[in-house]
Amino acid sequence: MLDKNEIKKSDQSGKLKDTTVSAEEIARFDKMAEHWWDPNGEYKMALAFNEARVGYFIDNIAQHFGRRSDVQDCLADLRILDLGCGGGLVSEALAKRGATVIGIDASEVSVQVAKRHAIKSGLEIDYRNVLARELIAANELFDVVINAEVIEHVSDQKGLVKDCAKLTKPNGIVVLATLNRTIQSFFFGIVGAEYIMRYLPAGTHSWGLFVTPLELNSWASLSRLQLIEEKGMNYNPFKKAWKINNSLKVNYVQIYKKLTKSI
Ligand SMILES: C[S@@+](CC[C@H](N)C(=O)[O-])C[C@H]1O[C@@H](n2cnc3c(N)ncnc32)[C@H](O)[C@@H]1O
Repeated sequence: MLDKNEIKKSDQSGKLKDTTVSAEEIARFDKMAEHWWDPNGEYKMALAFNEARVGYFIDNIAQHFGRRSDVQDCLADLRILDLGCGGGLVSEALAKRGATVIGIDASEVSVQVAKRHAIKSGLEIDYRNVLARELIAANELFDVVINAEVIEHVSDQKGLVKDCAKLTKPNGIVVLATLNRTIQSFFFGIVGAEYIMRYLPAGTHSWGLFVTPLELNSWASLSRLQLIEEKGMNYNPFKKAWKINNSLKVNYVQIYKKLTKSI
């Protein structure tokens, strides 16, 4: 289990042992963690959002490994890392389709919530309160690494992308989902979602930490990741549903193939 004081101390001294983790952000996620699965709680929008994005993740993962996503167990035998798993929204959806899922998160409370919920769902998921560096040190490798809505919460974003690549087997895939740094993401992603519609707790996002698709792609390329495809997501408030689309202006997902072993 992670030592919170260690994170805090190294954060304050500016000599982060792991620059991908911010003590302030993790404290906020710890505080909100009990709401991950609450359909009427602070993260209620995340549940609808999750439905649309995991469908897209599963289609792409299945296709990449030559499987049909309309087959229930299409992810069987694939070892998937959900890096920054939160309450396990993505992890559970993948486990239901047969994947062997390891979910890691810097927020200890989120990991506890995720573990409890997996038991309720009757799913076996290996949740751990560790950082990516521990898996790298243990030479762990995955067929798929998913990093969903985490990059916009860390300061060393390039370092996090590099960690994702290091943890992926050659020819495996990395799924990166985040928010673009545009005028639209400021108005829809922050002002609208957090302060007007209250879809997310106020203060969830800092616009300055949003990442453009080009930036993400340049960091990924440095880690020998090749872009396979990218899509955006938008919300229809009348249908109360999220949809995958071609606009990368607010939320978007990039899917990469790991080219070689050495980075
Ligand atoms: C917005 S939540 C996304 C949760 C989940 N991926 C999802 O989409 O439902 C961001 C999560 O990333 C975690 N996190 C932030 N920095 C991290 C790091 N360096 N390593 C592991 N987890 C991290 C937070 O604790 C939080 O649970």
